[in-house]
Amino acid sequence: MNIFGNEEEESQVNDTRIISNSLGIDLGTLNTVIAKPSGDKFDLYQIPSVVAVKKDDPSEVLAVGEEAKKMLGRTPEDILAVRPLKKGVIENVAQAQALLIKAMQIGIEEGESVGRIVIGIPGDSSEVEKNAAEEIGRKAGAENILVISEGLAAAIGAGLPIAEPNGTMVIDIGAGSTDIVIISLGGINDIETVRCGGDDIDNRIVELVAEKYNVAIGIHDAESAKIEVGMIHCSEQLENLSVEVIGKSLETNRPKKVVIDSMLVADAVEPFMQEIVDGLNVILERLSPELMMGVYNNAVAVGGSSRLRGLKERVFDEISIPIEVSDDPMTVVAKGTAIVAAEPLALEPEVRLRAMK
Ligand SMILES: Nc1ncnc2c1ncn2[C@@H]1O[C@H](COP(=O)(O)OP(=O)(O)OP(=O)(O)O)[C@@H](O)[C@H]1O
Repeated sequence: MNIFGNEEEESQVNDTRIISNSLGIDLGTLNTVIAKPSGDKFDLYQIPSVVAVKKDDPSEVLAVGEEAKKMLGRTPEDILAVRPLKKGVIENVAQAQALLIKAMQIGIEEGESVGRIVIGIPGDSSEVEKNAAEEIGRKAGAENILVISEGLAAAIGAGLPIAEPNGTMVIDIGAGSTDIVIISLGGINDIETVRCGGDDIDNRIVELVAEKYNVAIGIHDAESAKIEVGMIHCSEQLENLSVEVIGKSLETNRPKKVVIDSMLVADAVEPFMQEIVDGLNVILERLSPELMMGVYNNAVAVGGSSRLRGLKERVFDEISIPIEVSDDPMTVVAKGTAIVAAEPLALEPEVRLRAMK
């Protein structure tokens, strides 16, 4: 089968497959990012990780990406708009496959050959989860498929010196999960995954607003407020910003205006930040002294949630390691996978095995 589902094209794909038509895909909980190498740059595309399916047969996919996202919360009774990944993990194979096919259609024009496809998945994924990711890739038409850890991909995309023996650290805070990865000699030395991310913050904002104001707000409004005024408690005095949101009064069922400020968002982030700090402490406890200097000099935060103000200060307060926040935190994993896809030697076999640890 090829990505366009035509047998004639399939043989063409197999005969003429070239590495230049390769794609890197970050199959995320909230967003799927596609990076296609183009000279020394990348063409980048992003689609929401949402599919619309029939309620009575969730394997029957009706729409994918933007079109499906528009249906969230507004679908007729017989249609469901769902996310195929939960907390970074493929929850429904048929739906994830539909998402991947869409991603490949976006990155590779109809009739073009399919080169190597590299998919980033959370670093602590089980063998079963890795096999599922490979399987959906193959079923989507990519025979030359490689699954690598998102943390390693992020380090490659961020241009960190991954081949050095000194060690680097990547903290990837996404929508559904957070990976803390130590890399040295081109492979993963250690990894700790915390199964929470921006989605948990949004849910907690909704809960806090209900507790504080007796008002129910929508999850998307909570996310927008977080993006606009969000911060993390830290030793630095950061500006307390605020934004107005209209919700539904739980007393009167009427519209009611509430103010969400940075302090409320920081309170919502706190339990989740504690889990990240626990993860950092665990990984530092295991870190060999030989890698400490490299990690101290090369630590980077990626993923959309790394944009929260105060992250870098809070991490330093907690573990005395300075971190850089990537300036393209939401596309860096896809860029890293695209580099590996286009460059066959980006990961030598034994390094690749470790990358897939
Ligand atoms: N400026 C911002 N401030 C805070 N959070 C943000 C900001 N921009 C995006 N986010 C959050 O980042 C998350 C999306 O990040 P990203 O695209 O890296 O996740 P993902 O790859 O879909 O998830 P995962 O890696 O967990 O599978 C969402 O929770 C979003 O609300």
